[in-house]
Amino acid sequence: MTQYIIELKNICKEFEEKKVLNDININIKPKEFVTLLGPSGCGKTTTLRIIGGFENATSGDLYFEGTKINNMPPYKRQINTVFQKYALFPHMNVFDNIAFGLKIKKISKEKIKEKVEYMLKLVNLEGFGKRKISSLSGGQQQRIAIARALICEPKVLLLDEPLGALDLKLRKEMQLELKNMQKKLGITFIYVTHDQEEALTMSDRIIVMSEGKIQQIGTPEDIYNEPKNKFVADFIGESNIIEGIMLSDYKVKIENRVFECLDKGFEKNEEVDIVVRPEDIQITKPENAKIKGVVKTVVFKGVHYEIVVEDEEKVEWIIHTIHMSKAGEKVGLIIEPDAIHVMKKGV
Ligand SMILES: Nc1ncnc2c1ncn2[C@@H]1O[C@H](COP(=O)(O)OP(=O)(O)OP(=O)(O)O)[C@@H](O)[C@H]1O
Repeated sequence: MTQYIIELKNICKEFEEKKVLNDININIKPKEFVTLLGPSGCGKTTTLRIIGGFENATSGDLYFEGTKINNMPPYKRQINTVFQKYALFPHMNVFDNIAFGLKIKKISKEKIKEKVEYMLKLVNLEGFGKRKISSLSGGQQQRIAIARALICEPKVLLLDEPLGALDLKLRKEMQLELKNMQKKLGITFIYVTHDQEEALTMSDRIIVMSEGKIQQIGTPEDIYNEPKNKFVADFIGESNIIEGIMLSDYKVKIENRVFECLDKGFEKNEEVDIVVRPEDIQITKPENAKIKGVVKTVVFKGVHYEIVVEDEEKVEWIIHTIHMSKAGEKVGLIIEPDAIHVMKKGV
């Protein structure tokens, strides 16, 4: 018996001879919240549609609890989907929309009523049963779509940018609600988004994709703190990404200066990419630091200032700090060894 609920093995997909998925391998455990994250067109939705059975892979295999389900029709899979467009039935009220899947299964009226009421409670819409779909806000409609997808108790729920149409505040509220719901029900969620913050907030694991390939799979902390390459570092959060040369273990050269770092295992003099997060650079007086530079711009971002400093070697550093500076001010920068993360080039 496999420990995985969903396994994708060497999945490739071509549309009109254009390869949109290239050797995708993913293992998902029961009750996991896994997010497919990447820019538009990278193949997230296609991957989800293959899992849901709405699309067939050109090659490779899909397993559900250890059984190959490549050719199983969607309705036979214990997998349900929530799309960005709610796809509710406008002529039915809320109750009938949620009850739809159960009515098809010819379940008794009392049981249906009990289950719909449980679902309405779960999505925080108790008492909304008789309301028309058109009288609901976008957020409420999406809650109904989620209730409808969950009522038949699928083992896996696929969610394709389900919060994409909502405003930022509501989206943040719904992110937490969805996460709580997933924990409470113990259902595996596979979630698609291009929003890195959403992925970091909600997921147990994130799968970062670009151009039909997986770039990295890991926990939000792994992906943020240990990005595998320049693409992941750039896509997840704001970063300083600089080229350098790994002189030896724990020593990296950036534009004529040698920095201590915690990385090892590179070839001697290997060309590398280096990422330093803006919140990991400290600003001090020029005389207190090895790196000296001049503040070029200061932008207030609400919780911090974003400052750009050009150092003596013409390297520009983006820095997030709560301390105010002025353009033209001479400053020193402190970058501790654990703030420097060295990555292989072109992985
Ligand atoms: N039915 C189709 N026929 C032809 N090409 C398609 C089809 N569906 C998707 N594609 C192409 O496959 C690629 C991947 O698309 P997909 O929708 O999976 O990306 P995505 O990462 O989900 O993007 P988005 O965030 O914009 O939805 C794109 O280049 C897209 O144009």
